[in-house]
Amino acid sequence: MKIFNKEKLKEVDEFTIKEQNIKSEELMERAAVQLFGWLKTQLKEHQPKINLFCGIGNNGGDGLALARLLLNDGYEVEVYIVNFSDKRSDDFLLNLNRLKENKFWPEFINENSDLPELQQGEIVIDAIFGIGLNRPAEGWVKELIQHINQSKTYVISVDVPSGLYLDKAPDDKEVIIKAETTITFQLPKLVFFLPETAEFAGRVEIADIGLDQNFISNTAAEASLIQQPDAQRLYQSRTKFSHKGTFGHCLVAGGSYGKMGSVLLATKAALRAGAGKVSALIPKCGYQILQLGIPEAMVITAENEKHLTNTQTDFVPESICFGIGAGKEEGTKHYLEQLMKEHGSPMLIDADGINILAENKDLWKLLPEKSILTPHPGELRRLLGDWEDDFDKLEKAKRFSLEYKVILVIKGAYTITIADENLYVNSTGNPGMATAGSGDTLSGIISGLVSQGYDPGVAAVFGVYLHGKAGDLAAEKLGFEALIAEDIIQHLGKAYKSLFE
Ligand SMILES: NC(=O)C1=CN([C@@H]2O[C@H](COP(=O)(O)OP(=O)(O)OC[C@H]3O[C@@H](n4cnc5c(N)ncnc54)[C@H](OP(=O)(O)O)[C@@H]3O)[C@@H](O)[C@H]2O)[C@@H](O)CC1
Ligand SMILES: [K+]
Repeated sequence: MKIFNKEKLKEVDEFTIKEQNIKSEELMERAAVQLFGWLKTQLKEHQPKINLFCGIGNNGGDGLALARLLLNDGYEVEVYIVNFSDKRSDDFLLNLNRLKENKFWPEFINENSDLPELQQGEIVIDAIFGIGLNRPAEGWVKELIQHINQSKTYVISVDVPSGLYLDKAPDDKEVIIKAETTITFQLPKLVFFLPETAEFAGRVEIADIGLDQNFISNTAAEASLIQQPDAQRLYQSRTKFSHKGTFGHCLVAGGSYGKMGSVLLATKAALRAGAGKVSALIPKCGYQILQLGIPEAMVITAENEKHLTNTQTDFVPESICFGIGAGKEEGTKHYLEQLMKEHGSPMLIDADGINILAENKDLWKLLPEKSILTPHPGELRRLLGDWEDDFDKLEKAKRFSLEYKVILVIKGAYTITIADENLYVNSTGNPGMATAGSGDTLSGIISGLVSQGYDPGVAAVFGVYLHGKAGDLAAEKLGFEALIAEDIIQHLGKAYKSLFE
């Protein structure tokens, strides 16, 4: 699903109005109908008091149209107009008049008003600012936002949590509504998925308001949200006549004394992801661990007892996963250098592989084109240096990806993959996956996909989705706390099957 920026969101609205020959108020009515339908479904027979806070632009207009639908259906509704300006939009005014025609008079609040009382168990609908926000809220509007955030109500934001910019980092986090749920119109917004701002949106619901599909399909987006239908399209089916050679040979090179479990996990994950054959290449001390831990894999040992050193293999792997649990010994660095020079095709580099690269910038030019780097935030910082905010981070990461022609998988609650200047935001995964070895399984999965012939960019996006989905399925059974990396591997098969359910 595409993620548009503010300008494109406005364009799709305008295009839809023209193409469908409708008035803008019609689009607003569709938005309100979607909001109403969602609320009614969630509330069932409950009738909590609903406090609607409406700004004076079209976001406020959405709120007023919703108020009319709720009142007509018998809900207890209080409507507050947050009267921060006299530049009211036409559709706001139209919906204000419709409310008055229904004999309902909202309460206008301004700098002289008392802050409304909000009780636990009530609902707040936040329709103060939408995508039209262009500066931080100030004075009494800021106080009102803080008052709503401090209340014990359930807060639902219309389109965007009020106060959150779509295209830049917040300058003051105290002036943003912290929603439990955000119901956004048709297209998700990037800020809902970035580490510094995701908390404001809470759970994100996407409401279809019939925006023009052709416009959406034909307009380039710099970011996409990867959900089940998108992942399904990436899947490559197998024929009856395939054999293990068809799915490639994956080499997992890593491990050091005390960190052999990581290689074991990645090796298992590569096999479960569907690699035809997997060889683990490890220092000598890991031989028995690997052979006993995963009989389906082959094991090659380096000369050294405790860390990886230059080692030749008698086969050419279709994919290489380098670096997990590897440490940063000089010999290990030389081995990475040798691999990058000799192995012309893309490699996945993770963990200490990334740390070695961060400390040896002279190696960057050796990175095979389309290699995949899978840093967690700490590793990314070591690689790129500091960043000011999430937008700055993404810019720096994009530049790095472009300059070295590599794919970056930025791990987080919503992992973002950068490939060919595009951002792919993953939608699967859960807090239970913040557990030791989770990243090793991800590297194994992606490498297993590359060995089967998936293009590295596709393997990264698809692998991240599958990894998160396997984690979600595991968490359904085990809960967050008890989930360990092995459970993610155990649920990979179900994650594949869920693509078609
Ligand atoms: N277009 C469509 O067809 C559809 C749109 N829809 C809905 O419209 C929403 C966008 O509406 P919108 O463009 O009217 O802007 P909105 O967010 O309501 O802000 C209002 C005005 O506030 C002002 N302002 C900004 N920052 C400020 C600040 N800090 N403090 C004080 N004032 C500030 C600023 O005006 P300014 O004062 O800068 O001239 C701005 O114009 C969108 O999110 C969705 O909910 C849906 O109905 C579907 C169909
Ligand atoms: K809002």
